[in-house]
Amino acid sequence: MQLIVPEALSKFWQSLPLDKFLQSLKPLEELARRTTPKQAVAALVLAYAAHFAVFRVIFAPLRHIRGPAYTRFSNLPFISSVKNGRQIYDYCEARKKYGKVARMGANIVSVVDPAALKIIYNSHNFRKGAVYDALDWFGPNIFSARDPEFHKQRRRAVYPSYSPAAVNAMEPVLYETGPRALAAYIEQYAEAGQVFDIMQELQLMRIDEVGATTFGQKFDLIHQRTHPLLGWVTQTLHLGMLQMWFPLLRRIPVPQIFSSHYRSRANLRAFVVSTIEQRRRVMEKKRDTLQVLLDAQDTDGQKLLGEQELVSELAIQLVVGNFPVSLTLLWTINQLLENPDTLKQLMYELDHALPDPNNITDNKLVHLPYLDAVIRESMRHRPVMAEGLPRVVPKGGCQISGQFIPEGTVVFVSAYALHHEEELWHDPETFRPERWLGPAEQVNEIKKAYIPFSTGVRSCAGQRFAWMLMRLTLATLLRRFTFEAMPNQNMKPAMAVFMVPAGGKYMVRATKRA
Ligand code: HEM
Repeated sequence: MQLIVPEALSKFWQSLPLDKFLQSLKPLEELARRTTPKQAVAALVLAYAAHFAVFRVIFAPLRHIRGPAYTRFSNLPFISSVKNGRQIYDYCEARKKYGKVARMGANIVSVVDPAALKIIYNSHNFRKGAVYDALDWFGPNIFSARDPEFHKQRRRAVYPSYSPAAVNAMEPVLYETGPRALAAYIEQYAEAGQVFDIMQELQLMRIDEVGATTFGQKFDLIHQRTHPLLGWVTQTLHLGMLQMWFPLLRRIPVPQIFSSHYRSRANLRAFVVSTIEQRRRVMEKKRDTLQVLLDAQDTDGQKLLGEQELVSELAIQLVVGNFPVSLTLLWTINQLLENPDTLKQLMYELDHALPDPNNITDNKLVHLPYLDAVIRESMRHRPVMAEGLPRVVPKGGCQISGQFIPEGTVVFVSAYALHHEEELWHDPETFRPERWLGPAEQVNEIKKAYIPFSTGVRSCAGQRFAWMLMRLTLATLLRRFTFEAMPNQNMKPAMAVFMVPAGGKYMVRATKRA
């Protein structure tokens, strides 16, 4: 036996056509001899690219999901579309061409189907995607949290600041700092007959409101027009985005290159820390978010938020409830000015409900059906958080709208694409508040495809707040002024994190009402 095996092996070995094989390699040997190192490197790169492409196209887990051809190779075209602010149109086009589920990148899928909302957003199974790291400025917070347990714990501390009692308590200070101050400022434009950018005014007003209701401070941007905080927040946001795209920057900071960004982040932190310290020193308790967070305790009397957590939660308030409100107001005013009959009807309702334009409270507005329908329709037609909010498919994958989506895929339903879906909405491109005033069953049906505040376990915590702010501001402005939009403005929606007009402003003239 010992002899037979080597003998058989040797016979087998001799029977192999090795000489022929070596002969066939001669041309390659010749090629290698003539190849320069540069050519060799290029060949290697090409071979890798070919292997990569073949892998992506033939073996990619998402190969069965239809989408534009480029999506098979890379996420880069998707990133470029986001950078140019046109992704919402890409989602709509992909829906028309490829169906409810369409591939937008190598591992990115857009879904335009109300039935998918429950699956993606109703539980913590689908966690927020890596893009939220951009908002982890001073550690994770209620908005950016990806871990469900962490989110639940943070919710206990932060949600009381959005409760009906907290929102009602803040109404007087909100009204004074926000709509009333803005109306007084616009009066000066009206008296001078001066055209102004109402987008900017609404933004400044909203930051003043955040100053008063979150930090208990008077920023007074409406009059001062600027505050260093604006630059600090913008640069901190940019730094967060850089760190999201290049995670190594989180571990190895390079203050030499991004010095002003790091300085802005340090300044923002110092501002929040000193605000907390000042508040701890004064005995009087205010009714603002800072106080709610300072007082937040667990059932056993332990503080729920330490110093670092407080800083993280307070700083993010400068973005989260800020731009969405001012931009929704902007789009609502824009749609009203483009639809004079709707504006007339709303003014009629407001004039009757509010005989005294100086005495406006939310309880006089909360039951006005047309005001409600106008704001609701504005958030359908121009949902400012129009982007699909990305979630990661959990282990084992899932079935969405009849398609299997493998684990690790980033999926989302874009509010813009869903709100403009022809199969769900009658005449979706038209701004028509009346669609919200139809029979209850009809309204309940369209609500299933309505997600301006998202839906499920991570939907907007500040909805009540937002509604109150929007009602008070619209009612105050429309009771006091008539507005006229300047012609030829570029109001096409574009995405810059939020939905903004492509022209970047909205110039109007105000006239004081008698
Ligand atoms: C019209 C105004 C607003 C709109 C359209 C809006 C929309 C949204 C949306 C779509 C989300 C989900 C984000 C995601 O999943 O990535 C969200 C979350 C959130 N919003 Fe709003 N928002 C508005 C106003 C506000 C205001 C005024 C506040 C605070 C005062 C606020 C606080 C929050 C918070 C804390 C979250 C995170 C909730 C969580 O993850 O548990 N929002 N908002």
